[in-house]
Amino acid sequence: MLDERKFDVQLNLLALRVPREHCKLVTRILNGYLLDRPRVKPITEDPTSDKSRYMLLSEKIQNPDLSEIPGDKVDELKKLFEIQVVPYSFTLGYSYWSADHILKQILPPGVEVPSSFETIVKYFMCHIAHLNITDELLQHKDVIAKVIYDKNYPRIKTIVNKVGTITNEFRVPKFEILAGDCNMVTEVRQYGAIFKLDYGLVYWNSRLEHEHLRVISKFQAGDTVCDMFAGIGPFAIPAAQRGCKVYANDLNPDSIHYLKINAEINKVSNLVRAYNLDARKFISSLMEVPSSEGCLESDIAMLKSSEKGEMHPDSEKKLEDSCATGAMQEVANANGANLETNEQLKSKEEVNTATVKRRCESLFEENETANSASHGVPEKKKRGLNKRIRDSQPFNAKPWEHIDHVIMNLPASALQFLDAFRGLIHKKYWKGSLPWIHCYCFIRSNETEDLIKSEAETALGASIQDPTFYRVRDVAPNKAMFCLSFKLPEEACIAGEMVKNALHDEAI
Ligand SMILES: C[S@@+](CC[C@H](N)C(=O)[O-])C[C@H]1O[C@@H](n2cnc3c(N)ncnc32)[C@H](O)[C@@H]1O
Repeated sequence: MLDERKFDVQLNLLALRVPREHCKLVTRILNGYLLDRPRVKPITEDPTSDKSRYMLLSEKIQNPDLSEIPGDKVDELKKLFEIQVVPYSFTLGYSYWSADHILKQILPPGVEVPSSFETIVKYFMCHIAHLNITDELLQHKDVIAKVIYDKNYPRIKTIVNKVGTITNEFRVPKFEILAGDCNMVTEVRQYGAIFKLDYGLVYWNSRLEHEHLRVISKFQAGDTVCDMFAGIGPFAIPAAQRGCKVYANDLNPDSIHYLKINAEINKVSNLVRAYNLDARKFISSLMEVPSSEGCLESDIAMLKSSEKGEMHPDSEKKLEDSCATGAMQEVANANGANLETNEQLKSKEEVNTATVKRRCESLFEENETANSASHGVPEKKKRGLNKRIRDSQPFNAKPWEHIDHVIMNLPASALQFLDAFRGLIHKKYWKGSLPWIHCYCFIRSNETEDLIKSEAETALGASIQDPTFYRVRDVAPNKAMFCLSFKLPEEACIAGEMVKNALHDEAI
């Protein structure tokens, strides 16, 4: 229990009684000699007369004869009015002091005060502050939470603390609620998109905002993007907002539930297909070539799985959409996205991420401008095109024919999932160049990029040309998260049947 009176500090000051009309001038004359405390005004009501005010003198002025103030200033005052000095006392209480000031007094000397916390900024409803309380502070967790809650309410309505390390496959931390509301459903805003989520049920990390943006800035309107570990959609939704066709998958049914809500909220449902499967099964089903033209066998396979509870119910509607032909061809051709080299991809990223620094909120519009310019598509025309794609067209679902980008953000094990690409692509049906893979991983200080590359190559069963490693963030003193990007090597993915055909062709 926190005794708030413990923080009371009584200030015994002197005040000048000043006629109201002279207050402004006296403020100027006594510059440096008036009370200077944050959030406390040095002018207050005179309880004896409404014709004058009290001007509170600095704590360093203790003599009622004002001998601590230079004589010329006092003379100036005397010319204006008859000087009257009165004692003035008041208390700075718990509500006055900052969380940092209070916690420094409560916590044992020498411990680090947890003044910074990851804030989940709620857009409309509650706000959540996520604390990571260290072992040495655990015994003080309740008082820490109370102070942070008191000092940030109503901006923050729930204070949670992460308990233990994350062990579950959905990468969702366990939280204990330390103060405030138990409701963990919240909304966050990233680069103009809104994401609804239950912080207790799905993965979310506000620190990845820049990374989501960096990767998405490589995409063009009309690109087909496949997100194997999509979470609630921080890659998928903004990619769709750029006009990409997105296949988004996550094993956590709650993530997919919110991903669909987020596609709705951000008005991109027509460009996002959501799947609730294991990533390997997802990518292999997606790339299955249909037995008959016009209908997607993989969707049928997934629909069958959904009957076994593996897929979210509203996929049926998506299946109908998938059988309708969309008019995306034109957009894809206009972008010429299949011809990029790693260098080109990198320079596009630099152009686009620089834009973020200027104005994050309107990021996408600005990036569209940069991309339009680089591809010779007039900006207005391109925006109109994106809007049309977003607003109306279901996309032509033929992922076995072409995918531009695959995102694999499960750093602890995504590299191992690369084996899913072995023999995946049926070259007979594939159009254009092979997809870019953006695969996340951790690299420890005793590991090298070459080691990671060879791990990826072993999983793929092929060698990777010109990989790029982007350092996303440090997650521990000796461990950093990286994004490994590369073009899927051809020998990793040609389906056996195609290799046979190719050999046959050669023989002829
Ligand atoms: C690190 S989170 C990334 C989420 C999101 N892409 C982001 O950037 O915030 C990894 C996600 O992979 C999902 N996941 C874990 N194992 C999976 C698997 N075998 N197949 C598909 N998704 C999986 C988790 O549920 C989690 O949402």
